[in-house]
Amino acid sequence: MASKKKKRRVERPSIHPRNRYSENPPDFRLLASLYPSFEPFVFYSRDGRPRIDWTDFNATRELTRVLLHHDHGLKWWIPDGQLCPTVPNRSNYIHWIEDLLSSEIIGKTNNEGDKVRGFDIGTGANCIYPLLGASLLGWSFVGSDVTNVALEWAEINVNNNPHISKLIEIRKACDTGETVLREEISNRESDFRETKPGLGEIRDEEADSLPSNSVDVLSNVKKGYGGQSILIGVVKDGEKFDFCMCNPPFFESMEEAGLNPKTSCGGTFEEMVCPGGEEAFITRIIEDSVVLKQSFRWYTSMVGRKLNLKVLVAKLREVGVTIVKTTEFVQGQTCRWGLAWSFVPPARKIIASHVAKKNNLSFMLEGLQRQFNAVHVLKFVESFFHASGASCNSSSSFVVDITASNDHCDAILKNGVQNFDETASCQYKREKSNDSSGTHPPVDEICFRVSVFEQIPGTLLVRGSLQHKENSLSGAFSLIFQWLEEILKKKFCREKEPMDHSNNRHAI
Ligand SMILES: C[S@@+](CC[C@H](N)C(=O)[O-])C[C@H]1O[C@@H](n2cnc3c(N)ncnc32)[C@H](O)[C@@H]1O
Repeated sequence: MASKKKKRRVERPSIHPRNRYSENPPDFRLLASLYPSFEPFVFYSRDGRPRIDWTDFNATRELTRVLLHHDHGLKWWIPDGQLCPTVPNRSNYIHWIEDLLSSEIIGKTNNEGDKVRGFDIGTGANCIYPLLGASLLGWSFVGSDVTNVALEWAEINVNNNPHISKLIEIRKACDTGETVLREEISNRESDFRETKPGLGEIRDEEADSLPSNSVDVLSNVKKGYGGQSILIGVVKDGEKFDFCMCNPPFFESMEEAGLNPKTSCGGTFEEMVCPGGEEAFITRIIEDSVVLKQSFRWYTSMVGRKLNLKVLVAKLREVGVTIVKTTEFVQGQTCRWGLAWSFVPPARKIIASHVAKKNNLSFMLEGLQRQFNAVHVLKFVESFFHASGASCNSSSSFVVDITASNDHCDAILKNGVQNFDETASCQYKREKSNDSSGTHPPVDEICFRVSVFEQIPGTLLVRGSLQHKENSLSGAFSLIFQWLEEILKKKFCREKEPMDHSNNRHAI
């Protein structure tokens, strides 16, 4: 039992299943036999396994070169000392974006059919994301950067691959962003004040079109990030993208960046460091997104510190995004997180039709914190729904029956937003019901039962059953239940043990 518990605590997310290296990691022996230039970097440990010295920049660069050639048909190189990407790690981010784009949780915005267009903020000399995204998935990209060496080498890497070169544009991020951003926000503020003499007169939809914290955004512009433009000033008027992505300069100083003793992936000052570190850099992306809104379907960034992830999620909640998603990337011994947000409204109809058919749902609460049991969980369920105005009837110590109106469903989902930071908002669509039998509750109410049972010590089974499925609000049931799962897990279960990577932080 004890060993089972231990296993659960150190459970880690795995490499993305579509990553070509998820089942077959790079075979150094094979690569050494095929590429004489790689062969000198491969040595064999006592158990006969082929290895490379990860602290040798030339070895890691040659590995990246042969992997991009062998597995992706790409010609690639970077000058000494530039940040050298590891191909399996970078592929995970591409596949996560692929998942976001195919998710139907938000609507579509791009008018160009199925063509996907992305923006890689800080593409680097290695230009790795556009090269991978274009060769794996046929996506087109704008890759931006600020340093001459990055811009020059990104261009070389693109031009050396004529089969995809038309898909990738390299663009300089010039130094105008702060001015433009400040002007843009001031204009929006003064427009707002001129046309809306009093806040009380704003209709909801009008208020929606403004950054909900435009004043805060303005006052924060001068703090933190003092670098060059990121999106505003670089994205052209009228341009639309399906997503942006970014592996930001993580650190505030080269000392903080340190050198990971276990790897040598290079990285110059400009690649690794920016004023305010990654928090300031990503905050600027958030501020830009508040202005650019639906010019991008998804805004995303890699985050190097879990603490920063929490801070950034909180910022996103303040600026009124439609949705926030996070993920954890497997990066060998190093943890990285993905953060995504959007201003595109939820695809209500699709969600409703997805979920309406599920009337019985269940999930396990594993790793229950020791002080809690089924009664605590059920009491919490009752108070959670009660707080949203729904009526709750607890007929036994294992079961609570909930009746919720349309307004209650709205409030429940809203409360969910405050309790859970993965998906910050989902809505459902009320569908027309043909039910006229009179034996069911009014069409604008749903009734469902939540029961909680102990399976084995430390593990509870939570079941939800919709009492009358033919109902205009039945689509909300699945959503509510998904939220409940996340909230209960967050409140009652032990967190997966965070790995300590403080001495292993390198922007690879
Ligand atoms: C950590 S590196 C990432 C390089 C590459 N994308 C990768 O994943 O290996 C960060 C990059 O951001 C660039 N950068 C810094 N400030 C920028 C800005 N305002 N706009 C665009 N790129 C910027 C740096 O020059 C550097 O190339």
